[in-house]
Amino acid sequence: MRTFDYHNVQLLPEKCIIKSRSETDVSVKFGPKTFRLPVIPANMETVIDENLAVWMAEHDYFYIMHRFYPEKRLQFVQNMHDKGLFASISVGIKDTEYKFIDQLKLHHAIPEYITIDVAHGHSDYVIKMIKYIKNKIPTTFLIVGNLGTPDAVREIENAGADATKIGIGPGKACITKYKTGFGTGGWQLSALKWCSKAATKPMIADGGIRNNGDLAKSIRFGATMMMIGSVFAGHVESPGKIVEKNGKKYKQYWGSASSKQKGTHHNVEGRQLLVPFKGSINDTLLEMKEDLQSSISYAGGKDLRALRKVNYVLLDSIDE
Ligand SMILES: NC(=O)C1=CN([C@@H]2O[C@H](COP(=O)(O)OP(=O)(O)OC[C@H]3O[C@@H](n4cnc5c(N)ncnc54)[C@H](OP(=O)(O)O)[C@@H]3O)[C@@H](O)[C@H]2O)C=CC1
Ligand SMILES: Nc1nc2c(ncn2[C@@H]2O[C@H](COP(=O)(O)O)[C@@H](O)[C@H]2O)c(=O)[nH]1
Repeated sequence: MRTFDYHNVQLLPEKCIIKSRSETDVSVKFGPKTFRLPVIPANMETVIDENLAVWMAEHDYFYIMHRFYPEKRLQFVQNMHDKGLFASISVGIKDTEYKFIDQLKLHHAIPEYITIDVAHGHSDYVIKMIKYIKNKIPTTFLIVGNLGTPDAVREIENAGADATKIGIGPGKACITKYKTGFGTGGWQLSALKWCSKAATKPMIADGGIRNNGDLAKSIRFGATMMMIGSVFAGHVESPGKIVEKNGKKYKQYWGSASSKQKGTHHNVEGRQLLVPFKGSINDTLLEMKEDLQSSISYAGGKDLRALRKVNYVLLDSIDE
């Protein structure tokens, strides 16, 4: 299979049919709601917290809260609902998580969205959790990841997932490919294309997005939404303090499977790094919107669907 990634694909323009980019619509329907942009801050401790989740929901952006303070999740769902906002949380697959699903049901705190978030989502134990959630709280829109093959997408969709999340190892804080030899790191975009052959439900492209143009490329190869970690980390609203180094400002960004997150040196597949401090996330979202509007214009359409059909070229070598 010829593989490629974000850096060696270029989309080809079609005739423009709009007078202004402001005419284009970058909104996306995902599950029960429609959102202003097809992007999601990664469900990582250095990317999203309760305050940012509230801000995102209030401004009609999608978010997925991380699962690293499991005891706070029930209260989080209740707080969001008390504010009239949607709740979107993550769960794992350990035995205690079944009790947590029972708790949600018992308290009538049914999140609009749940994401099963494990490194290797193509697993009997993930399928068991999908069936449990779908049986107990069937109205929740269930996202399942992470996957990297069409077989996985087919089996996880058939088990009951409403959407899948694609990407094993392409993330900036990821060391999975070095530690295990497995994954989609280095060919994430073509893995997405490959998975799209099996997908009948929405896919989230997760990991490896570095530039706003990568959003259009992800949609071209089958994604409905894009999950973004390092690019969304480092903002005023991002969790964590500003760190100064050699006169420059940064914030910390660490992998969810890093020793920092896990508190142990066992089964580490992530690292910790500093990302430049970037100002307000609102400005980044606005720039993403404008760039995506330009992408739609180049695609010769008026909304995100236009990006699905454009031609593309694969570059042999790139000058960067
Ligand atoms: N997108 C990606 O490429 C990756 C993402 N991550 C992120 O790191 C976080 C922690 O993930 P994860 O380690 O799955 O979480 P957990 O340890 O909470 O859950 C994984 C469960 O599956 C078992 N397991 C079996 N095989 C594997 C495997 N190959 N990798 C991991 N677990 C396995 C684990 O048991 P045991 O520990 O005893 O083996 C554990 O019970 C998540 O947020 C995840 O999204 C992590 C790595 C890659
Ligand atoms: N292999 C690992 N992947 C991880 C880890 N922590 C998070 N992630 C994945 O990365 C993306 C974000 O990628 P980015 O390129 O946008 O920064 C995130 O959504 C996870 O899927 C980890 O420790 N190891």
